[in-house]
Amino acid sequence: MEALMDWKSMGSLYASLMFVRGAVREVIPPEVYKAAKTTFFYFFTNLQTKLVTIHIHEVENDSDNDIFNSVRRYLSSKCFASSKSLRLSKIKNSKNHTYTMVPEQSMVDMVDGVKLTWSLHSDQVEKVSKSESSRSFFKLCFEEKHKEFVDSAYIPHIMKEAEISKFKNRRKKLFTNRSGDCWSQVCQFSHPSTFDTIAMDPVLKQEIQADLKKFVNKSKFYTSVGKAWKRGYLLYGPPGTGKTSLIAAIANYLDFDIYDMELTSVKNNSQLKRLLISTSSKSVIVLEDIDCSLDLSNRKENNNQECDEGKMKTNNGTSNVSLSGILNFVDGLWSPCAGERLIIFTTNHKEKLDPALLRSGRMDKHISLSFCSMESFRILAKNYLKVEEHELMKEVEELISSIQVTPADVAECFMGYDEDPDAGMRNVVEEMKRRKEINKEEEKIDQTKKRLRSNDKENKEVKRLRSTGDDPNQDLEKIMPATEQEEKRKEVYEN
Ligand SMILES: Nc1ncnc2c1ncn2[C@@H]1O[C@H](COP(=O)(O)OP(=O)(O)OP(=O)(O)O)[C@@H](O)[C@H]1O
Repeated sequence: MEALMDWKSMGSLYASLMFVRGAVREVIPPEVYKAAKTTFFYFFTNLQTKLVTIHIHEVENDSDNDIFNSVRRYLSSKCFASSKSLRLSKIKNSKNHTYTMVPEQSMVDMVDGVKLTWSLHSDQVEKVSKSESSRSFFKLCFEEKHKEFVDSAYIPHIMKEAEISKFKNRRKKLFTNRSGDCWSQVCQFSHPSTFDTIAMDPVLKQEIQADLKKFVNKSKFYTSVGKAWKRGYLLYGPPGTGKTSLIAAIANYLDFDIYDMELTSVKNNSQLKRLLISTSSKSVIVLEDIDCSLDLSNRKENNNQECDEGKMKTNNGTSNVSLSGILNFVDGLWSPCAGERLIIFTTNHKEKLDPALLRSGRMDKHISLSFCSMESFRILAKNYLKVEEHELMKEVEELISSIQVTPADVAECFMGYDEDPDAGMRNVVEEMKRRKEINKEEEKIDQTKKRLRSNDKENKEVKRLRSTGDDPNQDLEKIMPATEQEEKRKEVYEN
């Protein structure tokens, strides 16, 4: 009976509490109610274990708080799994949509066995130019014993993760300096070339990917040895072998922006330096066809000019950028710029470049792109025609070893045949045969020319010997083989 009474009184106490709660909710504004509820919650949980709470406000001293933005970004990748109420948005120039927490929601982040409870709140509503706006802040709650971990490991971890997520979510940009002495964004960089679509030696491909990965993960190393965090690549090979395509594949692989440097638009070394300093981190700086932009060959010859005038004219005579300006650029004298940069030079004529430019430390990796091999052909056939095996492959293999076709030539033959791969294969074989015939013709012409040149040389020699009174027959032995000597002797006496 007594127990029954106890249950009854507990029931009525609960009902009274619910009534009071309902009444309070009616009377108190919702923001105040939520704030009181949160304080109540923290008060009781703080009683059980010693908890610490960190407040991270959106605005500090009238400026944006970077840590707030990093936390928001960091939690956006976690809150989808754990929160019941979320905000969904897609910000301009970002690749993906993102979820964020809504005010008065909390979520738990477990890191290395430490429980970290996050909640989002709104500051009191402010009047900002007619419209009402509120500012948010995060509360991070954890046990006091984890204070050191939070400060030295967790917060840096959040900053790093947020940076990675920001970087992944942005769109790559393409800049050029063609319009003057500063960079202008041409467009979003969306070149479709990737390491999967590039036709080149698979071993070299892997080597480049590994080198790039190593480079971007070596921030601490570059700082510890006092070097600018940059790497230089030289891509060389005949036109149409994929130098530009490889640059695009590299930018896509690293998710870097591209700065396409037009050297002929740069007036002098100072302008070159200014342009470099204004490039952003995580970028690829490209100088295409470097041998055509500046006369960078034969430094010894040009050295005097450089010393006297401190400049070197471009081929079209409009730029005063010197070789030393270029060397400083590649050496990373502009290293006060933080962050990693990849500098890529391309040329069709490596032999024309000054050795000073090519030495390692400036051009760390020399990548040769050449004519289409069978391996490259297979990659192109797979990409353009979705063909892996074909009855004409054998014929292609024989033809490709006897002629020089570039990947661009093969790609051109495949264009438009994606729906009829057999016709695409026939087209490329016909083109290769045609080139083989042309090569044969050209070889014949070359041989004839060579013979004519040597006949001419021999006739001149015979004439010279006659004019000096020597016996041409004796000297013929020195200048031609025995069979030809006989014919020549006849010719000499007939004349
Ligand atoms: N190795 C390759 N793999 C895949 N496609 C290629 C390759 N090489 C060339 N192509 C194709 O040929 C076109 C031209 O190639 P690309 O501009 O990359 O050559 P390049 O070596 O930079 O030539 P140039 O020296 O004339 O600038 C590309 O758009 C691409 O379709």
